[in-house]
Amino acid sequence: MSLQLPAPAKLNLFLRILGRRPDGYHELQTLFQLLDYGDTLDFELRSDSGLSVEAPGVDVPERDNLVYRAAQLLQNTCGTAQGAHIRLQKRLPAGGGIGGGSSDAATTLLGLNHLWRCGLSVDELAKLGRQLGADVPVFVAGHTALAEGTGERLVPVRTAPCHFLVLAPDCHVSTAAVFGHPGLTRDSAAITLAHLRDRVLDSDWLQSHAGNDCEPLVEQLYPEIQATRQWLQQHARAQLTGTGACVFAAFPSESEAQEVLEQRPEGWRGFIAASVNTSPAHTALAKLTSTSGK
Ligand SMILES: C[C@@](CO)(OP(=O)(O)O)[C@H](O)COP(=O)(O)OP(=O)(O)OC[C@H]1O[C@@H](n2ccc(N)nc2=O)[C@H](O)[C@@H]1O
Ligand SMILES: Nc1ncnc2c1ncn2[C@@H]1O[C@H](COP(=O)(O)OP(=O)(O)O)[C@@H](O)[C@H]1O
Repeated sequence: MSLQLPAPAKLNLFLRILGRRPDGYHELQTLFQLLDYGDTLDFELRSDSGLSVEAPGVDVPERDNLVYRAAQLLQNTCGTAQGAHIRLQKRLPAGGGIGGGSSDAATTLLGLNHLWRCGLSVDELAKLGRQLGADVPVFVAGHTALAEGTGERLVPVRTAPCHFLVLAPDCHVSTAAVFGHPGLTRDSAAITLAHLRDRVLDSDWLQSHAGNDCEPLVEQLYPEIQATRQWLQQHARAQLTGTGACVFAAFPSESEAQEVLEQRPEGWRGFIAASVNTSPAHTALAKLTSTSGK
């Protein structure tokens, strides 16, 4: 039996850092915008209980790959004797602040829960996902969402449709290094989010809440990120996502985003993605379960 599922990217449309907790983690408020662009995972049941991950282009040992770690965590939690071979087609730049590794882990939890018939709920899978990374729960939950805490308290929202141009400077930002830096701003005031549950956030709301507390520090540490954002800023309001390295801007249509992408300096990597409110991984799984009559 086999299964193919997408692992979408996310953008942080805003990111506020409220303070540092005694365990060293930071209290955040953010808006995770899911995209229709990402990696692809192929799952195949093995005849034994082994796990194997084929991930060309991913620069980590097999057992450190978040796909492998997610599969192992689910296998141990469910106590299943089934194994799997997983092929990861990587499109998302690693360490880009677009959640590639976290999304791969979330899609692995969702895919293997289905294939192995573990029967865990989305909430149970999201809790497991937290052990793998702060950004995993939102991808498991599968909805564009406001988030508080370290990303685990989610308030699902909808955003008006738009297209994002994402540029990926050729550098890798360590999330741990940014959060450990003494120069990081950590004192933003909290805003009230709970009343926004299931609301549509229009472009005025998004404009007035835009901003990323990591941006000044990251741009100081990585001048190439600042140069990329300043270039994009000539065309539309441009911002850092997560702890970087990617920067993005929103456009009303795909053709406007495409026009700017085509003007980028030679050698710069980038892509265009549409905003989505439901994760393409969930859409694909829902289709599977409806066609298999379950
Ligand atoms: C801040 C965000 C916003 O999306 O940045 P990006 O990773 O997307 O750039 C994420 O929540 C990151 O999530 P993720 O990349 O999964 O982080 P983790 O692996 O859990 O944590 C990496 C390290 O960053 C620090 N960390 C992370 C999240 C947080 N709220 N406070 C922290 O201090 C911790 O030192 C931790 O050891
Ligand atoms: N499947 C994977 N894809 C990408 N990176 C992975 C994966 N598994 C483990 N990693 C490690 O996680 C780090 C962060 O990856 P990623 O999630 O892409 O970044 P970010 O959190 O900035 O969006 C990578 O630099 C890499 O060392």
